[in-house]
Amino acid sequence: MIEIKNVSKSFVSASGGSSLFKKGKKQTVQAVRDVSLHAPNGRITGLLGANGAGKTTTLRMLGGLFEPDQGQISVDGIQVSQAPRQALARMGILGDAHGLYPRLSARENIIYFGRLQGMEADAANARAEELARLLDMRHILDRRSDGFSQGERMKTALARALVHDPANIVLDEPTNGLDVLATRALREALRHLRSPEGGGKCIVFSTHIMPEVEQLCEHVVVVAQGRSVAEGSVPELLALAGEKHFEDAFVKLAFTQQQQQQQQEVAA
Ligand SMILES: Nc1ncnc2c1ncn2[C@@H]1O[C@H](COP(=O)(O)OP(=O)(O)OP(=O)(O)O)[C@@H](O)[C@H]1O
Repeated sequence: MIEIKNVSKSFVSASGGSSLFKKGKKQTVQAVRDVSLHAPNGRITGLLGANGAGKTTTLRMLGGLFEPDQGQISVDGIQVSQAPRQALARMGILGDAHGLYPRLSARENIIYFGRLQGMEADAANARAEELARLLDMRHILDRRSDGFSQGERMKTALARALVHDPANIVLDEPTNGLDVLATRALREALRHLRSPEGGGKCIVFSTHIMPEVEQLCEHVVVVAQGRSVAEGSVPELLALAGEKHFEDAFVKLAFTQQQQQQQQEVAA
């Protein structure tokens, strides 16, 4: 189970200078203002937001890459800020950069991660075989990963993230760049992992793709400008927005709030 409570995060970055050789002033970017999410086991929870809404930053905080300025994140009751290693051991994370070792085969990439997670080599190898069946990647298991297609890289990175059979699975825009068949295969794999036969995993994934959310998620958290602005099942969000089509509901829920917020900031 993953619990994110009222997290915020800002970054300080240099703005562009007026000329190539002049340094710009520092600028504060408020990437996440107030995001909350409750993701129980046996459910696929979607974090849905437009570009720059704060999805990746939220998931990076969940993965312990940096601490939130405010708010708390726990995984199976373990606070990520207090015990990051224990929390990380309970998660399989597929980030936006897949970062495979190009000289290693898919199998070796998966086993290497298993060893890092404290698995015996034989157990990690058996798990690589099992995941290769689940993700339909047996034909690439013993190929070196340089030269892999986008879909093959994604599958290998996902298998690597799942090697230690984590109870919680976190995916940042997992279908980016995948074709229709690879997307379907991923969807099927996630449904299986969420089901009692697949272990009743807690799955959280971020996306900006509406059909993906409609087909896969029992619960959706809509994020706009760094805030979680609405949540519920797809039918609940449709009812909340008073719309028939999910895209219209999303635009209404995400951008009406955004306009109101901008008006308030101008007035303040
Ligand atoms: N390290 C950083 N330094 C400065 N600004 C950052 C940093 N990381 C994220 N941001 C800014 O924070 C905001 C949210 O970014 P984030 O990547 O979390 O959004 P996102 O919802 O994942 O977007 P996308 O769908 O485009 O990937 C953006 O304006 C981004 O430019």
